[in-house]
Amino acid sequence: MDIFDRLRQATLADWTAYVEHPFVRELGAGTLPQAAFRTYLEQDYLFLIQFARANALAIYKSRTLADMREAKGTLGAILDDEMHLHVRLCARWGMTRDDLERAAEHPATVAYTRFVLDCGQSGDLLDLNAALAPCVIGYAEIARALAPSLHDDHPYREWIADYAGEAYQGVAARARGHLDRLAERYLTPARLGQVQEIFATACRLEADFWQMGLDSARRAH
Ligand SMILES: Cc1ncc(C[n+]2csc(CCO)c2C)c(N)n1
Repeated sequence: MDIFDRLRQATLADWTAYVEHPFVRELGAGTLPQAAFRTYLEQDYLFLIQFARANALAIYKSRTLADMREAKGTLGAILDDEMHLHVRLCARWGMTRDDLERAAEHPATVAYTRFVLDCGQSGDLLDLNAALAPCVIGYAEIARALAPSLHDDHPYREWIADYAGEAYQGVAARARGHLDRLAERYLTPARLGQVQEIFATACRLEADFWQMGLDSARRAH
């Protein structure tokens, strides 16, 4: 069992509420209201900007070149791949880059991203990566679970296919391996409870992020 499995086991209720959130189920079934997906995409643009900062912080918090390269890899993936993909996906859903730039951060976006940044600022690289893990590894698991239900005219096909694709699955597997090596170096029995709490909180904030999308669609009707 690697550290990720141990953290998931210890926080299973929070983990499950995140990866099996009604937003995820409806996304997979193709029944998610479009307004919910649009709000999610808009806020995710703002989320990704802060997530890039969190990975820049991980470079700063690194004490070895190898750790710096890991964080640089994720930062590059966000700046060079994920962000472009995201803007293209938003364009297909009728949102321009200007629309995205003008959007205000929702409290759920602020809460999640600043929590992650604070874990990194007040803690070490293990704390920061424990806060990042539900995001990076969770999306890979969610998309893999949804991929079998894909069909040609599925409305959320691109989103699912991107995260279920080999490139992203590789990014997540790498992040998982890195988290395990960080735990070998930094995790002590005395720290385990705190690291679990960080992981669990990040899962709850991911679930709140999904809920924000659903709530916006409810308001729109
Ligand atoms: C709320 C939210 N949580 C997780 C992700 C997924 N994600 C963000 S950055 C990154 C790694 C770099 O490619 C991944 C997988 C997201 N987009 N939005």
